Amino acid sequence: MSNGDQNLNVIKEKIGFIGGGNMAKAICEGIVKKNIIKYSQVYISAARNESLEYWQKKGAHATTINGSVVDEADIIFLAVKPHILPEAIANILDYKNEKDKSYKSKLFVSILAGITIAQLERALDFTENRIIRVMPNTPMMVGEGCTVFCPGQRATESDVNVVKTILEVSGVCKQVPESLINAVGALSGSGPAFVYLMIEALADGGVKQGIPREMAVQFAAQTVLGASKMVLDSGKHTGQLKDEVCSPGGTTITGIHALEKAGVRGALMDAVEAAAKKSAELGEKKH
Ligand SMILES: NC(=O)C1=CN([C@@H]2O[C@H](COP(=O)(O)OP(=O)(O)OC[C@H]3O[C@@H](n4cnc5c(N)ncnc54)[C@H](O)[C@@H]3O)[C@@H](O)[C@H]2O)C=CC1
Ligand SMILES: O=C(O)[C@@H]1CCC=N1
Repeated sequence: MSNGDQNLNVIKEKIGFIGGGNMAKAICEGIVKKNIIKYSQVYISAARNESLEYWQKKGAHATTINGSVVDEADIIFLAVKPHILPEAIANILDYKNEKDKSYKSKLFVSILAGITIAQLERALDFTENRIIRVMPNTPMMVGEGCTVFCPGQRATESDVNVVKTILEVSGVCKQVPESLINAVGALSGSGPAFVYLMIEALADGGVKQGIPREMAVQFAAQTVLGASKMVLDSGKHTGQLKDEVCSPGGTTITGIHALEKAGVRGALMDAVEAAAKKSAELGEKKH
């Protein structure tokens, strides 16, 4: 029996997404591939009809009306850009008041960088404030995500369990204190982009040495994949693994010297620090 068959129908709830962009697609694709939900259980809203075509083709329910997603779904992921949150909530409230709806029973899951649980509770004060703050990453799309979550005070144990089930089928998933979410967002939320840049640069290096582009990209990506697996599976310190590749007087230590002279370690630390700082700044803006 495949893993997919084992997971069949685990989630009975209807899942909503306010915002149907890159991260919503990654979360959904990941969980549908693992058979824990079907696209027919998914309700999406986005700003423009053009953004909805992707979802309609997949068999999800797609609309430009945020309130109708909250109406239909049991668990609603907030998946717009952080600065759009006030507008997205205003759209929900317009619909709620016009249709005389109560959204008390709904669970909200925010993936917005920087926006704190306290800010979300203020924005969602028309609900019971069952909120879980999550920081996912796009490799969830291929089952290799790295996600953290932090439940708000009003989230129940069953809320946490269902959200954990949704997130952990698509990779690593851990609960962390909210104080760590900006830092984790900088490392694993933004991190895929940092790694793509490194893969591209490694491939460029290969191309410069005469390797055809397609082969260079494949080899660079496979090398990063293999090295990651070595770190995760061997339990060895990264320094030891590096030493095992560096023959005395050999090619690798010569390359490492070039990287150290260029300050690659410091540059990567700076990148994580800058992203974490930016995340905190996003939360400091008025919401
Ligand atoms: N892309 C990533 O790797 C990650 C993103 N995030 C967070 O996920 C959130 C979404 O990011 P992306 O998916 O990359 O953005 P995106 O730009 O790809 O998607 C945003 C979506 O929001 C929709 N939208 C815009 N205004 C709207 C409104 N008023 N009502 C409803 N929908 C509206 C757009 O039509 C689009 O479908 C952000 O808050 C970001 O901080 C978190 C972790 C990783
Ligand atoms: O760039 C951003 O702001 C979002 C949050 C983490 C990854 N992408």
